[in-house]
Amino acid sequence: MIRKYSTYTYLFYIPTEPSMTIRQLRNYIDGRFEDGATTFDKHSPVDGRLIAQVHEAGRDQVDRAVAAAHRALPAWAGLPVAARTDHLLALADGITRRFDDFLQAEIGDTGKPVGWAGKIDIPRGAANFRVFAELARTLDMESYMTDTPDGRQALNYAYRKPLGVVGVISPWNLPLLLLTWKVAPALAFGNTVIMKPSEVTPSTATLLAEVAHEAGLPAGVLNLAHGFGPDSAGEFMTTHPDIDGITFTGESATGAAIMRAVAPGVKPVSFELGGKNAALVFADADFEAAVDGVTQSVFANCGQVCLCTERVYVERPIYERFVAALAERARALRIGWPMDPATEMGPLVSREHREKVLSYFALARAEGATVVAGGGVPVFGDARDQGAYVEPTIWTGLAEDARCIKEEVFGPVCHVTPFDTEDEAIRLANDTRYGLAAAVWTQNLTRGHRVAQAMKVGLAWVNCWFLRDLRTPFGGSGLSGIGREGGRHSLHFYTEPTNVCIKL
Ligand SMILES: NC(=O)c1ccc[n+]([C@@H]2O[C@H](COP(=O)([O-])OP(=O)(O)OC[C@H]3O[C@@H](n4cnc5c(N)ncnc54)[C@H](O)[C@@H]3O)[C@@H](O)[C@H]2O)c1
Ligand SMILES: O=C/C=C/C=C(\O)C(=O)O
Repeated sequence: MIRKYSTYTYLFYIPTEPSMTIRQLRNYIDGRFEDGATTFDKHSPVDGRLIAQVHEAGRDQVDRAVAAAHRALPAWAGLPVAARTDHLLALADGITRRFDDFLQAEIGDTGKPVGWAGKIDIPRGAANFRVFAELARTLDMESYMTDTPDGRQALNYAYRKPLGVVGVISPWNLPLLLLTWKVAPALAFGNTVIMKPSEVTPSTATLLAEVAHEAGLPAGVLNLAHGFGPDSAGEFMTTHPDIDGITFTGESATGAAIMRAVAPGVKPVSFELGGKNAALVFADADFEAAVDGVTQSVFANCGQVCLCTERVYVERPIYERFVAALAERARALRIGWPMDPATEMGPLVSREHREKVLSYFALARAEGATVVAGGGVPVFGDARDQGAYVEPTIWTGLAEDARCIKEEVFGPVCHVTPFDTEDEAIRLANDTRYGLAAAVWTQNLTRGHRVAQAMKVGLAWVNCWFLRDLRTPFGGSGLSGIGREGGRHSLHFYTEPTNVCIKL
């Protein structure tokens, strides 16, 4: 029996007995849903039960998807911008109309709390289409009036054409958000797309294909190929001679593999990769705001956000007090059923990923960490013990060259280190091969600007975290990625400019 009650605009289901429906997740090629030659299982990270069979696309199906995308490209790119972006608004409307289906699917795949999926993942899935539809309609065109030696002038302008057929390969942590963060601008700027969601979280990509089909998106414009990376749909795409560009979000090592795969074709890539993000807490910070903010930036989505904080540096006068306050918040986090509105942290995305996170819990001990909070696996005494839950964890006492300080864990864990001077804090935060995000907590805004600018990252927040304006450049440097997306930065990746110069 499922007990449900409605609160505000959402229906909350607190499962007392799991639904036994095992969904069939199929590919979407040239406007038709297709089985794969083989299927693979998707299990719930909450209680381990089988929740879907996923149809793996074969190489022939990826080939047909690419061919269909090429056939659809001229008409799609040739649509008036208003007509093309109307299709994006229809996709946004479809996601909104099927909000609960997307909510259930995303939570079923990831185990993330309904409070997070209902406020972040699904709304951003629709918002990404709306924002890029608006942008495509309003972006200016780069042009210059050029003085010429004969005293007259020339007009120079950058005429932008779509890249062509774009491969979108996305990760499992914010599945719908990060898929649509790439699909929306690719479509808005006239490209056609093959999307390859993570094998770990295939459900909302399948729903997106359903919404596209229901909305009458022309066949071949948006295609879906389920599968894995190596020797599966991911690699079939990155090595495909007729895919014109790859936009990828995922691990840095995978980014390197994809770079090698596209190299023979010298194709453009947009990479949003891993991170080992720092938070700097100065003694003059609003203490409670900093504790709240760092609690959120460390433990949100069970620490499975590329922007999450895994290194916290605290000015020494408040260090002990801050560690104690953060540990108290970690221990108080409500770890529970994803559909319970009171749940603040769900499980990790899979048992396999939990093994990786637990290996770092063990490594930290071996490297000499003091485990201030957590460090293990919660025991519920119910079906959740078959899931992938871990305790929110805080370490101190590690040397800055420890592997747990240098390597991305991608779980609900951070290490806290004291510092004495601003220069030391900046040096410590920047001592990483990653370069994605940082957060600075201080009430001295002159220092806030100065320290944020000194961070070798793509995104630096001051007295906030994960506050997003979708027009801003998003991405990182070093092991955290290549390029930026967001606003006009997406235009620059998903289009090729021709500079036209006309003598007047
Ligand atoms: N910078 C960002 O914006 C951002 C956002 C989210 C996640 N991430 C990073 O992603 C990682 C977690 O996601 P993940 O585990 O899904 O990443 P992952 O690299 O394991 O997989 C990402 C996607 O790539 C595919 N893939 C894997 N190997 C491939 C190959 N050789 N060729 C083609 N495709 C391949 C996977 O099937 C999946 O769809 C973390 O490192 C996190 O930091 C970064
Ligand atoms: O896990 C990484 C989160 C990425 C978030 C975005 O790309 C975004 O907010 O647009």
